[in-house]
This record gives sequence, C-alpha cells and structure tokens, in this order.
Amino acid sequence: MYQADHHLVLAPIRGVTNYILRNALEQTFGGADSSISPYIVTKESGELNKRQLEDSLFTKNLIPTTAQILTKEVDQFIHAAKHFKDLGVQKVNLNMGCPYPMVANRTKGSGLLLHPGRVEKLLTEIKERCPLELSVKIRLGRESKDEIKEIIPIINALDIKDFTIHARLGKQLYKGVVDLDGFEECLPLLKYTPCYNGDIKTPSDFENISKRFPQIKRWMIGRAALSNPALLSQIRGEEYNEQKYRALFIKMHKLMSEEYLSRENAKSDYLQRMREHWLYFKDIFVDERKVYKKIKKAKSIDEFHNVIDWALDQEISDEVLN
Ligand SMILES: Cc1cc2nc3c(=O)[nH]c(=O)nc-3n(C[C@H](O)[C@H](O)[C@H](O)COP(=O)(O)O)c2cc1C
Repeated sequence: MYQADHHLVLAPIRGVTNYILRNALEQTFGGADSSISPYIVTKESGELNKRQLEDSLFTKNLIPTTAQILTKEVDQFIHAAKHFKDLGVQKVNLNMGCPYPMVANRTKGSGLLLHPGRVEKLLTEIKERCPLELSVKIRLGRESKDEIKEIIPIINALDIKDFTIHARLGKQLYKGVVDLDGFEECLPLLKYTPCYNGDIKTPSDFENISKRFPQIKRWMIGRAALSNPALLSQIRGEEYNEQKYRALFIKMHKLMSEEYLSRENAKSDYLQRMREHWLYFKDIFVDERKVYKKIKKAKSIDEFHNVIDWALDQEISDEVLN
C-alpha cells in the first residue's frame, strides 16, 4: 500500500515524457514526485541536441527532473553534465539499460552490463569528475540476471545512492515478464535500497509489489502512467469517476497542445509529437483502436483537432477509472 514516505518517479520514455508532458501531468492529475528526462546522446564533436537540453531546463520543469545521458565515454558524459549544470539541473543519470541493439551492440546502455571492468572505470572516473550528483538506471543484465551482481559492488564502492533497477534483461527489450526474484536477489547485496521499475500497470500491481518489497521506497513508473495519466495519483489514493477523469484529461491535453504550438517551428512536428502521445492516451478509451486509427489518419492540424474533439467525447474505459 502507498505510504507517505514512498516516492513516485515518472520514468523516461524517449519522445514522450518531455517537459510538456511532465508539466501538463503535474498541473492536472499530478502524482509524480520527480522524473528522469529521456536520454541525450553524446557525440565526439561535443554537439548536443538543443531541444533535448532544453527539455531539462530547470525553469521549464515543475517537478524535480534528473537529466539522463547515454554514453560509454567519460569525457562526453562530463561535457554533457556541465551543460546540464549550466541549465540548473541538480542530478544526472547514466543510462545502463537501453536495450536497442543499435545502442547495446556499441557497448552503451544495457550493452555495458557485459563488461563490468569497463563499467568500473567509467563510473569511477565519472564519479570523480561529475559536477552534479550521479544516479544510475540499469537492468538486471543484458543476457543474464547474474550480470548485475558484478556491477553492484561497483555501485556500493562509489556510494551511488540513487540506483534504479528495471527488473528485465536487455535481450527482452520491453517484452516478457519482469523478474521479481532476480530483483529480490539484488537487495541484500546493495548498500542503499534501490528504486524499483517495471510493469506497474495498475494501483493493485503497486499494492502487490510494494507488499512483497516493504523496504522499497522509490518506485519508477513509465508506460502505464502515459496510458492512464491518473495512475500515479490513483496509487496515492485519489479516486476518479468518468466526469472528473474526462475534465482533467481535456485540460491536460489542452495544456500540451498549447505548449507544443507555442514553440519555434512548432507546426512542423506537432502532429508527429501528438501521435506519439496518443499511442498511449488511446488506452484511456473503450474503443481505443478506432480512436487511434482516426488520429493517425489526420493530415493537418485542423483535421487533428477535429478528431481530438471527437475522441475526448468517447467513452472512457473502466480500466482507468477507480
Ligand atoms: C519507447 C520507450 C522509450 C524509452 N526511453 C527510455 C529512455 O530514454 N531512458 C531510459 O532510461 N529508459 C527508457 N525507457 C524505459 C523506461 O524508462 C522503463 O524503464 C520501462 O518502460 C519499464 O517501466 P514501465 O514498465 O513502467 O514502463 C523507454 C521505454 C520505452 C517503451
């Protein structure tokens, strides 16, 4: 059961959990204590994506947001961390969980997990030089849940307190079940209690997992908080009937649309951005397939807004109400 000392973290989902989504969520359903922004990729040239940097801008975020970096190079990590520091960011996260072969085969993300020697060197040097507090997000392994057991002594020795474990293997991508036994095996090995992540889809999933792991205080939730933006607040005990849910979702959507359309060159990517959000938002509605089909078909902003007016009137699924 949710307790006052629990901390709920909105997970990073690339292309979706940007400051626009985070702030609109905070201004409506609420429920997230903090968030990690999706990873920024570093390059040898030092060039960093402007929009991704902007996403972590302290003044743009209504909830504390950690910036995430995907790299295997110490200098590139430090270079990006310094940029984030200038933007007012307090904490940076090293991504050691990304499962995509394009990333992992280049010894980045979950690909690092097969090389504990490299991880030790990377983390030790980053810890020494990082101008911001360092946190790490990891999977149990890339191929096997035993890989994390070689990483944990490094995390302990470096005194990294903010450590999130997504209880899957890299080779699973985002499929299959989470390995709660594998997660449990890590607990006695860790100096600090980690943040749990993976497949909390409903308030009762949270009840069950938090009952099994009463020592865990930090919980990270990703996809399900996008498919049901009320989920984080429902976990905290908030209740929603259809009318209250619809009113808040309409407000959330309006805030997001307005912010996207106020940005420079907004019109060029507005539809694409909103379609990515609707890949999750569609699940709010009983007839999610019909809703998403119409959204995908909309070719202009006017057409899209007409479809949204229709969609926001559709019946809301009992699965997101409580
Ligand atoms: C499309 C997509 C993009 C993701 N992008 C990131 C990312 O940028 N950084 C990261 O650490 N994890 C990323 N993740 C992983 C999530 O943060 C989270 O660990 C995973 O979805 C499991 O949690 P969940 O079951 O609550 O969604 C991504 C996941 C998905 C499905």
